[in-house]
Amino acid sequence: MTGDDAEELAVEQALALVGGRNQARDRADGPMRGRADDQARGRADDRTGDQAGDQMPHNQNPGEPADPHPTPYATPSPPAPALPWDRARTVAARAGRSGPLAVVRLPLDRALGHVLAEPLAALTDLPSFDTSAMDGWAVAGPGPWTYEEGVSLLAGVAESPAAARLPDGTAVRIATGARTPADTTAVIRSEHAHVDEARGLLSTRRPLVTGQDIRPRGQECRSGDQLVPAGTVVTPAVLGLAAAAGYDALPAVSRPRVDVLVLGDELLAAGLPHDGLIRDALGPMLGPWLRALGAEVSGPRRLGDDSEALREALTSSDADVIITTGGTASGPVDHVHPVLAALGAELLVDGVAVRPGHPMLLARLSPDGPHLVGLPGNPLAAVSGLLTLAEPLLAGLAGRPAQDAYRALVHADVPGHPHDTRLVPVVHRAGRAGGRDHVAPLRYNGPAMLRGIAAADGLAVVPAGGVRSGTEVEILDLPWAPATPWTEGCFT
Ligand SMILES: Nc1nc2c(c(=O)[nH]1)N[C@H]1C(S)=C(S)[C@@H](COP(=O)(O)OP(=O)(O)OC[C@H]3O[C@@H](n4cnc5c(N)ncnc54)[C@H](O)[C@@H]3O)O[C@H]1N2
Ligand code: MOO
Repeated sequence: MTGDDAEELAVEQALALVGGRNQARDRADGPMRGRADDQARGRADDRTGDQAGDQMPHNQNPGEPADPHPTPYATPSPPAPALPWDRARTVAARAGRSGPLAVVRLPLDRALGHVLAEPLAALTDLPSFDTSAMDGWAVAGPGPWTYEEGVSLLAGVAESPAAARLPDGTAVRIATGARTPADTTAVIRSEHAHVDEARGLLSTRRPLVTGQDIRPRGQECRSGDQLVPAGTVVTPAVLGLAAAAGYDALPAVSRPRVDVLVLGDELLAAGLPHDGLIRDALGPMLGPWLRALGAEVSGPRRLGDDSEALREALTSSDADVIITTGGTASGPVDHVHPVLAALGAELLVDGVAVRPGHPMLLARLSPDGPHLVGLPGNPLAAVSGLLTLAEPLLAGLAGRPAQDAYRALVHADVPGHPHDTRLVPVVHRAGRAGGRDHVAPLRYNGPAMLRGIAAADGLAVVPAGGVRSGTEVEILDLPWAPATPWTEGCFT
């Protein structure tokens, strides 16, 4: 175990202590959200690297983009408290929706995963003609029916005289998908038909219902009907529907372009950690994660702790969103705030009351310029920032709604931070033996750890003070498949 890990576990224990005390008191007094006793809170704050979070030298936190007098960096003012977690998500979502959507027409084979910029209106009736649903016989009027030997109506075969009309008392062989002749009463499936070849007569073994096994023109939609609304993500099924409805290309919202800038002189791009240097865990993680959120991602670019390189990268970027990692706090080489200040950026969110990840920030470099999401360097804190700020921002820019947190039962007591929201990696589990489906919190959820989140399929949003086993918490899903078999090793 590294020193960091030991420290994180100490943090967990301190948090658990606070939670435990709360629980003990709350069992007598009521809900777990109650104030932790001062002594416990003080100690937890020291150990959690809560680092007296409220005293962190934040710049001001001007609030929402809609604010008519946004406060630029340069204006001195007292530090503002960190934004509540759900409010930060709302601000980020609003920032993403603040401009017009960039719309492109994409051929079907390039549209997968994009968001529809307009409703998908049918360009044709579906089906576009009355169609046989079965292989068998098209018949007109009551039976038995005469038929012409050797004549068949096939799918996709251009009009034949036999398809034109079907006089009463006659039948014609027909294949699934073929156009039914005008005046067809019904289709008889081949297995329900009796053919008397000697007499040249067809009869049915089942009662005949008018219209049976005919798909009438327009059964699924009429030309112009809205098939799916704007904002729908183009899935393989939507591609199929669009093709069926006559589309060769789709009006789609351009994917937001994201530059990823990884800060930190201590980071290695390959090999084993050595001499105080560590592997960059965020560069390899963020690109695929952001792509899963619908972005087009370049990089990562590793800039070290070089304020001039950061400034140059920010001013030369033509991306819609720049994501930085590390350098958000107030250490000697934490350059994000000073560089944003020098550029006159507008801070939309400067610190969020969430653990891990509280130094995360959202800024706009200029009124028409890119947004910047500053993710803290601790890897799980970066994930927290990704889901709190980047996900709703990108959803807005891509024209889709931000992920809705939903509620699920949690299967264990989850200690809370004394006054901030906690995001805790969880895995969904099916209820066994009549039990209900629930989520189980995972261990190794310290700010510097990725072991828990790597086994998770969601993050539980744990309110200040924690929650007891059996209560409901909000869940944010991670954009990939359920947990792997070795998840068990991470359970608390
Ligand atoms: N005086 C205070 N110090 C700190 C506070 C605070 O409130 N007051 N908050 C702490 C918290 S919480 C966090 S989170 C970090 C955020 O710091 P930065 O965003 O400036 O990140 P760094 O200092 O650059 O790095 C923090 C930590 O993470 C490691 N790291 C950075 N990048 C990566 C990467 N790409 N892959 C893996 N690990 C990475 C880095 O080596 C550090 O260990 O600030 C605290 N300090
Ligand atoms: O706890 Mo920090 O907030 O690791 O991100």
